[in-house]
Amino acid sequence: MKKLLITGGRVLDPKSNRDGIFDILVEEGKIKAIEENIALEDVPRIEAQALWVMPGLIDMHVHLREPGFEHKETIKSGTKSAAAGGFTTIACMPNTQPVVDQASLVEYIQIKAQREGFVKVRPIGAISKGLQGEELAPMGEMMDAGAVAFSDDGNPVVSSSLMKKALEYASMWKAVIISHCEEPSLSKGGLMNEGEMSTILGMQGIPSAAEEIMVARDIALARYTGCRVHIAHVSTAAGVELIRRAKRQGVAITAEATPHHFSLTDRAVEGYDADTKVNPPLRTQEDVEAVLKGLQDGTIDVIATDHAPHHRDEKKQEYKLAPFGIVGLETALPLAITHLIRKNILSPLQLVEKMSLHPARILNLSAGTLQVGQEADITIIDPQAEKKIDKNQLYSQGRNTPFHGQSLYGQVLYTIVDGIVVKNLEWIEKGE
Ligand SMILES: NC(=O)N[C@@H](CC(=O)O)C(=O)O
Ligand SMILES: [Zn+2]
Repeated sequence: MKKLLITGGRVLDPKSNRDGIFDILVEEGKIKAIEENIALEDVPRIEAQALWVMPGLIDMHVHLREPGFEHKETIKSGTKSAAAGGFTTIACMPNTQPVVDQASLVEYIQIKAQREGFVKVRPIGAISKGLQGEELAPMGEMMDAGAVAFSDDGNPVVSSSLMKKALEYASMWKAVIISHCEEPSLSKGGLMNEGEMSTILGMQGIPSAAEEIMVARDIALARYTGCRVHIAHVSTAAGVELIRRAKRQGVAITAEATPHHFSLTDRAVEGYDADTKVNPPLRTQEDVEAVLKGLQDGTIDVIATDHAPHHRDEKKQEYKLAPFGIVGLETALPLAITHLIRKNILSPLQLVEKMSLHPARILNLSAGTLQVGQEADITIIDPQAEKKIDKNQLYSQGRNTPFHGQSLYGQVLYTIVDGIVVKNLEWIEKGE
């Protein structure tokens, strides 16, 4: 009987509204007890005084790149990066080669992840065959094979009629559609946010209206069908405001924001560093403030990384040619602690809601909480520890982070999946 005792940590569990000092006993991969004092000798122990003990973080927007783009990331390297970042479950997007648009590929990813993965992987199936936006992919059979949601992420679903059908089908399995909101006739050819900065830098812009229009359309479709839609990586003040209003009116809509969209503006593009090139693009100060407000007032339910690794040779190209994307798994928690907790935008319990409980709810996963009987997926962090981000020391194969050299607060010390410590202090000591 494998046991693990976590003592004296600040246990944060929004589902049971628990925020206090407790001991947690793990046995056989499950949480066996949460009590003020568990006296047990001869049990492996983690002393968690001054640390936060949270339900394992869940990232519902990750690009693992396998199959097809293993030079960017593999299931192995991506899940190792996730473990390093405190994530115990990640949902991966289907824009691989081949596209995950049928049951066999959903199965393939899960088998590969079970064999080589450090954390749990839940595949997201494509909405349309080959992400072509023309014909619906077989959602039912992908659901049966283990898909947890559907998305054409990377591409918008341009046809409103296809999107309406997708919402109706997905709702038959109570699955959510995750929408990449971008009106392509406006965004096409754009490299960064359209505005003062793009004019100064002489680069073609992506107007915020490209996002706003698609968010508005998806709200209309969710309202009309009564089906659930989740807005990926909302980045604009207008997008946040539309979601806020729709929620007030009872539309079944949820939304996520990425750490880069709540912590950087388009000023970061000034040096033409392609690691700042991302879709949707980094926006203005006003947009960042709106995203922060949206996180604070509950308009934005989830923090998701949109971890989008690319090979360094691809990102080394000039801004115009480099692909869109930022790696996020290992910087998400420090960015959240630094920009949200230390600035009192969110309470610790609200942070855990957005990084664990809410993504679990949206994807219908029985995770995201620390309660007796629950699978022991646990993340332990030191919220005070300060660390400099070094892109050359990431576990991800991707090096494309605009946060290189930044000193951030909050360090993940242990990541525990089904009671097994998959990341521990040795990683840190070895500098592995
Ligand atoms: N976010 C990005 O800039 N890129 C993502 C696709 C996406 O999430 O839209 C990718 O797959 O590289
Ligand atoms: Zn996207």
